Amino acid sequence: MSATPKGTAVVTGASSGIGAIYADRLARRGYDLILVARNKARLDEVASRVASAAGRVVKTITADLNDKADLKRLETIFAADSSITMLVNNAGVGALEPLLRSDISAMEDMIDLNVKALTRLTYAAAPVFVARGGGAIINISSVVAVAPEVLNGVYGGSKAFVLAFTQSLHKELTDKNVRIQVVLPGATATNFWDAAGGAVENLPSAIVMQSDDLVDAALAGFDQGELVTIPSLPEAADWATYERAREKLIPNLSLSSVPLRYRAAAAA
Ligand SMILES: NC(=O)C1=CN([C@@H]2O[C@H](COP(=O)(O)OP(=O)(O)OC[C@H]3O[C@@H](n4cnc5c(N)ncnc54)[C@H](OP(=O)(O)O)[C@@H]3O)[C@@H](O)[C@H]2O)C=CC1
Ligand SMILES: N[C@@H](C=O)C(=O)O
Repeated sequence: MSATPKGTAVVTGASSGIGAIYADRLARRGYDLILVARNKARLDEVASRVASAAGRVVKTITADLNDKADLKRLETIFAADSSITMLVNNAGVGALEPLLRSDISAMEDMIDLNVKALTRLTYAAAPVFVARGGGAIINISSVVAVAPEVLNGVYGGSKAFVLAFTQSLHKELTDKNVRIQVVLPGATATNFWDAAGGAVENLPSAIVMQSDDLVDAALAGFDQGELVTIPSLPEAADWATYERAREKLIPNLSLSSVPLRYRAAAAA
């Protein structure tokens, strides 16, 4: 109640897990909320709990982000509602099965949600935030973005897209007063695992974070101005080293000359 009003945050996938915790924490920080998911009953339960705990205005939009018309309906809200100052692109699904056992239609649906919907909502929010000279976009990726061997490869690929897309977005929007963050959760105790056909209880407890710890750490990273936040990673310096190595490659990734190792092989 006492927090300074900060405008409205749109949180996708807010009916459970990480998204529901974001809703709670952002409301306590002074945001009004628009919560989005498919399950109306669960969404309404989160909305009334969060609204009464934080005393903020919480609206819900029941929408399937895999449905073109629902997605379009949401996209138009960014242009129409000038109170919106934050987008948390959190809705997402995963899979545990390897390629040879996965159903291609389920993989396509996963790409549509994790990649296409996130991209379309970002395209709806970013120009509006730039035009207003402020706003924030938080994209939920996963540690599998940099460890695609760990779970299903399409899931890892979809989350690598979210990381790369957000890094590029940051470069484009950095001087436009729009805050950008990508969060890479490790295994987190949510419905994600049941929905993906597994059980979080089967994982060693030492690698599983609770969703409230995850979101609190992610928001601490946001407050510290991080672009990439990996809540589980003990040493921030390890990510900095990884990034420096990646950035060192960039000037040499496109050159006219063929390196000696390939010229020698071609001549043999
Ligand atoms: N839990 C984990 O170990 C990890 C999770 N993540 C990521 O965190 C994010 C949140 O997942 P998490 O909280 O763990 O899992 P949950 O399953 O608890 O939450 C997923 C949310 O997405 C919503 N959602 C799913 N499909 C759609 C859809 N088609 N349209 C609209 N909303 C949809 C769900 O609501 P509803 O069913 O009501 O539509 C739910 O609110 C995801 O992007 C996930 O990839 C990343 C790394 C690890
Ligand atoms: N990040 C989690 C899933 O996306 C995991 O590490 O299992």
